[in-house]
Amino acid sequence: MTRDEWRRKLKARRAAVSTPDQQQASQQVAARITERAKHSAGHAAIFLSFANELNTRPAIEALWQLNMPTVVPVLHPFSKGHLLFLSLTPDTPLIHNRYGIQEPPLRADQVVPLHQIGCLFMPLVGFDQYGNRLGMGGGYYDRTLASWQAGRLPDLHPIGLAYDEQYVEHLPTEPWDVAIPEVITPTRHWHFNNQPKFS
Ligand SMILES: Nc1nc2c(c(=O)[nH]1)N(C=O)[C@@H](CNc1ccc(C(=O)N[C@@H](CCC(=O)O)C(=O)O)cc1)CN2
Ligand SMILES: Nc1ncnc2c1ncn2[C@@H]1O[C@H](COP(=O)(O)OP(=O)(O)OP(=O)(O)O)[C@@H](O)[C@H]1O
Repeated sequence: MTRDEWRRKLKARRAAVSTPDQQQASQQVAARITERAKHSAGHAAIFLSFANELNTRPAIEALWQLNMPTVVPVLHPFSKGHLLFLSLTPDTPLIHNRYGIQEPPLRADQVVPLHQIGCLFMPLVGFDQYGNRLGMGGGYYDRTLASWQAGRLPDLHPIGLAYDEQYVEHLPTEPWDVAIPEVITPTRHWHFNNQPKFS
């Protein structure tokens, strides 16, 4: 199957999760996220869910309860395909971006640079046994992870968030894909041995 065929198949699988299962999954993942975030310094980067993504609201509220500084992605206003990360507090207003995803309005004083982020919790459509990640197809997180992969963000910990149903044994990859070291699902915390090594 091609990447587009996998994307379609896995989106359909995600859309088929029942409402009670969605609610249970978002609570289970929230507990795993806070547990993981406690062990990393820096801001926790997460995302505001849309469509049939695993609901990150319970996790965001749990991070706030623990007073952990939290940021979410905002589409870069002119650097196409790139993300900025902006602070999110209970008082942050939200607008919809061009994909209909909620984001804070752009404000320079709210931007948090990647070197201040510890855990980077990322959306995904699918992941495999090597930590390969299939996203929505915009390449946004691949671009974000390029400097991490090059060794320039040693304190960043990329972690995918997904339903268990988004696992497949083997996904086709492209040269720009960045495999991720961890994925959290409602029932598991996966660790993959794919970290680039630098001497
Ligand atoms: N919640 C969330 N925020 C996120 C991402 C994400 O995957 N999830 N992104 C991760 O990169 C970035 C946005 N990336 C996106 C890339 C493509 C499409 C997209 O193609 N949308 C289609 C409709 C989607 C569908 O049919 O399911 C469209 O606009 O027509 C959406 C978001 C940044 N923020
Ligand atoms: N580091 C990069 N530099 C330049 N272009 C890139 C980079 N990473 C990805 N791209 C481009 O982005 C496009 C989409 O990539 P891909 O299909 O892997 O997205 P994705 O990982 O599914 O999406 P996302 O990361 O937004 O969730 C590709 O056409 C690719 O050329």
